[in-house]
Amino acid sequence: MPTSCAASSLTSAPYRAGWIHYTNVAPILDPLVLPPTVTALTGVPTQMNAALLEGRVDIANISVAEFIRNADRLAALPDFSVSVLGQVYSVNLFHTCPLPELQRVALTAQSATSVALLEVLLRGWGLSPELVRDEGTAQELLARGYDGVLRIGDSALREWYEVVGPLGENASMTRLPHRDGGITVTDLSEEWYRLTGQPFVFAVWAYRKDAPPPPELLRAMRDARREGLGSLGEISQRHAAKLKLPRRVVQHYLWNFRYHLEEPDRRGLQRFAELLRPDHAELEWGPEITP
Ligand SMILES: C=C(O[C@@H]1C=C(C(=O)O)C=C[C@H]1O)C(=O)O
Repeated sequence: MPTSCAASSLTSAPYRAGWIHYTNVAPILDPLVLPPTVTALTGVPTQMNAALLEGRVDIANISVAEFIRNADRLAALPDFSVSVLGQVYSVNLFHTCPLPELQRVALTAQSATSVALLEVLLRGWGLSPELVRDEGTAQELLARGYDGVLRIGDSALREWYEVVGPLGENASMTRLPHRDGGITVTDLSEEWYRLTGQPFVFAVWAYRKDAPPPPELLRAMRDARREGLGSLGEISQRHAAKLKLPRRVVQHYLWNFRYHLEEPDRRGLQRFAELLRPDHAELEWGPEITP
């Protein structure tokens, strides 16, 4: 629990955080007790990306694609990420025809990274369907005439379960059918793994280089993550009720993430940066702060 509150920081402006509050960051954000020197607001990835880049917040868990594109002015915490090796379950292309036949794909306006990942994958597959920003559930958008729909976050997880569920008590989450009722779900992180054999990093905690985070915030975040990963059962229970999904599905979803930006994650991220923007500025990690 953070207690530090130096007299000097009480008189200065608060440090401002912006959190993407999808369920996949619940193990870090739910137990987080913000130090009194820090304020926070929440939103979807594209909102938090803009808030950081426009200077309305000082740190945010942003889309890694924006971190790469703005590597000249952003640095990232060296030990925090939302990464996955293989299936992620919540970054999904829902489609009604085989991938090579895709004509028109709707892209959620909430995402930067997953849109960029889809573009990289399409290029790799030699496909170039029309890509249109449009909002709605996968079912709604498919009914409106798109033959592919990219969805992310909690709603993508729920819509994935609508396609593959209900699952028996002992069903393996890693060997699920990806197709039902004429809809196929292609998991983009799984496709990245097929292509590269590497983890995919969706988000990092980035800050503007002129506004590094105070050590008390890092301490609070590390405490929160330790506590959250130690109580995944309770966190999953709470979010399963909100998402109206079985608890074991949410628990598997959460323990499948890699939250520490370890060496394999960084290598995957570097690979993605080269594919996304070969001329990107060098990615910069904040110093290993040991509060
Ligand atoms: C895995 C996910 O990652 C998110 C996807 C993002 C994006 O596509 O821009 C941004 C932040 C991540 O937390 C997800 O929300 O499903």
